[in-house]
Amino acid sequence: MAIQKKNAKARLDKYYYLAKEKGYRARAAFKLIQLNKKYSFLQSAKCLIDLCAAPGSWLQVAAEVMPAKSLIVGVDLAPIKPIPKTITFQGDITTEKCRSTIRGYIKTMKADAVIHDGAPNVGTAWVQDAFSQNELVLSSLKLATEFLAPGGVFVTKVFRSKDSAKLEWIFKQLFAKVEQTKPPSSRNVSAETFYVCRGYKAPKQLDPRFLDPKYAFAEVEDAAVNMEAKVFNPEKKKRKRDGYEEGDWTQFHEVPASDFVQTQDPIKMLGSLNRLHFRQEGDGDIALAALDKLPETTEEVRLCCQDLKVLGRKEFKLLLRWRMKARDRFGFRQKKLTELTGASSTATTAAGATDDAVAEGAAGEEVATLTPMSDELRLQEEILTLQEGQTKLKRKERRKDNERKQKEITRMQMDMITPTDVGIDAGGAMGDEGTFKLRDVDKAGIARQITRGKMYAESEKPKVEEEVEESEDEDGDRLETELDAMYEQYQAKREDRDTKAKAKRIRRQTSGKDDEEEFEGFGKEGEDGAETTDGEDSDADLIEDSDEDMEGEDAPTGLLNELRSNDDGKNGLSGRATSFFQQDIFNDLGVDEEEEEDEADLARDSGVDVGSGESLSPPLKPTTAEAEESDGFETEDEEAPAAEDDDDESDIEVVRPARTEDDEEDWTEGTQRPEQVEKEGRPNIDIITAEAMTLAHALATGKVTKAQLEDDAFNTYSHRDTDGLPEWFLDDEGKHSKRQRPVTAEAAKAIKEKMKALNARPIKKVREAKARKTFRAARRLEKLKKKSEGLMDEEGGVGGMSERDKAGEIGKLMAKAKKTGGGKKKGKMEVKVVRSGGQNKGAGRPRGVKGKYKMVDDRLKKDVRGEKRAAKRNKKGRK
Ligand SMILES: C[S@@+](CC[C@H](N)C(=O)[O-])C[C@H]1O[C@@H](n2cnc3c(N)ncnc32)[C@H](O)[C@@H]1O
Repeated sequence: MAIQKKNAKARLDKYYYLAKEKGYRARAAFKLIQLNKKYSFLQSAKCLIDLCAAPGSWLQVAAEVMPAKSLIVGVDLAPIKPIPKTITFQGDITTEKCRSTIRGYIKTMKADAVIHDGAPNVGTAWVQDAFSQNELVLSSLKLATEFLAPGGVFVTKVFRSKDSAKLEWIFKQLFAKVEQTKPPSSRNVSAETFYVCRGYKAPKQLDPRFLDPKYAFAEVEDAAVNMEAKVFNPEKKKRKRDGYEEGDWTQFHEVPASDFVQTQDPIKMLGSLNRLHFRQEGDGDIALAALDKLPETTEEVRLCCQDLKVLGRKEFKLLLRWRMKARDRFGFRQKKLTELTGASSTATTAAGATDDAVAEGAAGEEVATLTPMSDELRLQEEILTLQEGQTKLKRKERRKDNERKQKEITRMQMDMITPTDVGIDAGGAMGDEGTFKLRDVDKAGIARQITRGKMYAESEKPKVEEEVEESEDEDGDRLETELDAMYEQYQAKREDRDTKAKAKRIRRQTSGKDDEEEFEGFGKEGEDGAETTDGEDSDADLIEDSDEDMEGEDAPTGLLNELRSNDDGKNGLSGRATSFFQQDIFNDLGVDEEEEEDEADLARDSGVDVGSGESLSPPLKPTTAEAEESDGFETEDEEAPAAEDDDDESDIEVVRPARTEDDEEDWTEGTQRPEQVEKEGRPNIDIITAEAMTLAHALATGKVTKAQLEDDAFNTYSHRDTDGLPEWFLDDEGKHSKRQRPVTAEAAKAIKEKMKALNARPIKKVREAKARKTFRAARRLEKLKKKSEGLMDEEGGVGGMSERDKAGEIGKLMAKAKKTGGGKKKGKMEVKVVRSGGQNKGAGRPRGVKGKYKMVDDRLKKDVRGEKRAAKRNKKGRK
């Protein structure tokens, strides 16, 4: 039971939650959404039949995506709650009644799509389930053949089994294009797969046995193997799942090469044999000897004949050409040609065929029997193939382009390309003709954004790509956007319910901001290390300067100019080296705080206003407050100073690489964040996870050093390429793709002890209650003290209190205080005893009685009293 519950929970994945959020009745909705995203069959459909539609999530999707006023009919064994814009009814798709009901609804119309997601409600044995499922598929196909329009689409779920190949064969006879797919929302553990069959051939007549499970599954078994496909796509090897033929133990087949030359079906031979040999057995073989001596029988041909199973397309062609030449030599082709004069015109080449093998077909010799297909359908099929090829090509190009750009941006961000490379001597993508041609950047007016170092280029570029993508793959994008929006809504709702999720989001946003600040690729920084917020001024200056310096078209502007000026070199360094040392990482080095202070003092002494930014050598880093005050300077990450303090004063250094989800989790579960832990100037680190404790142990015992820890922090997960990935995906992935940190037995034990101690502590509520109690007791004592002091001070004498009376009074007060000492004890609820009978006869509360009451009858009362009296008497008698 427990296991079942656990599994049930594991099944509630993101699609389940998304379906809930979006209001779909089942997570299956996403299967149809994803199938439609890939094959786009719903957008243009005017009439759709959903077989096995309950509870109706596919119907919901169809109603959303299909054009308004489309006809959507859904049927299932189970009742389906009404769905707007759809017609639903209860029925068994294997029955005639269901067929006629559908006919009644769609009248003379033809359906553009028939979709089927049926699963038999059995759940006995897997084999039986799969068989029933296949039967159901055949039933749905039967309905599809009746209701589908020519060129229509049939989508069905099939459980992978030994019969699924047979089903596929049947689909291929009826549809121009058949594809098997498994949408991402279909669980990997499930054997279900989907067939999308497009271009319904609409044959005029169909043998009913074709769709009869009894015949269909048996007949296809012996279907001819497509040797042509086997020969021309030799790399597609299929496993032999049906077992081997009786007696064929070695599975090795060879024939004399002369047989191959003489055969009418060379392709079949090449597909089924292992070797063609030139061995002369017995009295010898004249044909084989002649063939062996032919000049066309080259070493290469012999080598190919050795092992047909390892040959590729090229080698098969070579053998076929060799065979043709040999046949020419032996006069076979001449003979055939004369025999078949006139007949060749009927066997005109199979449309569009270019291969040599088919060219042979033109000679009337070996024509592969193809399923007859109307011109229109063939055209349709060709268009489909062409369209698909084109889309694939475009997608590939786009992906390559994006990857290249992304790499360049990443390299820029990581300062792997120095500004010099970009601006002056870089060629290719960065050069004059490249994506990052600086002159264009300046013309486009975004130079100042780039010089500010915010890497706006990253968001600008994809925008252009997005536009292109939008027009090409609008539906896909829309779906992605919708999913993202849905996920955001879901997150927002979750945050409302769960404050932890909210805190996580805020932290992520903050860290996102940090990241942005961290990647200051080309930041034009103020000389004191703070970033210039008022970038306009500086940029404007840059552009103006360049205008003055350079004239004419070729004059580099803005960014170019600045980079060149950087190139001049300082402190005797080359331009390249200067650029390199201008990176943020070197900002902290070289000048320590003392030096800074000295220099500031020097500046002050010399009468220069340090704060105005005109100092000789201003401090490299202003304090946060200073940075905030100084006009025109943006504050660095406010957390930074706290983190630095940590570095200085604690042994346990908090390493802060680019934060990953992993780290976020660690912060929540393990150590506290550095900015929260300052207590009396010292880090107040509470280690509560075994991982953190292991790390702390290792650091304390010197097993690892800070530097190693830093190195370690940059791992596979720290710089993952997450651009363009939807947030829900990242969230989901973040839960699992994290680094497994080692845990030692001692650390685990230490944490266990710590937790034990923590658990032993009373909870806050109890502690508070105890404190309140003590406080009240103290107050009472104070009162008592005051009263007794008053009594003691009272004058004795006539009419006054004697010392004895005073002592008595104080004693009474003490007793009273003692009585009330335990707090206000709730007086025992009084239970009223009511005599039954009389006006209190019958059930219900007796009149005039409030609160708890007990009904007693006279007899019982007397009996109880009698018992008590008897007990008393007995007691006395014993004494
Ligand atoms: C996986 S559910 C379909 C889910 C549906 N596509 C959706 O999106 O909500 C499978 C359905 O097949 C139905 N089914 C099984 N055998 C059937 C039959 N012979 N005729 C009609 N429906 C059948 C079951 O009642 C079940 O509701």
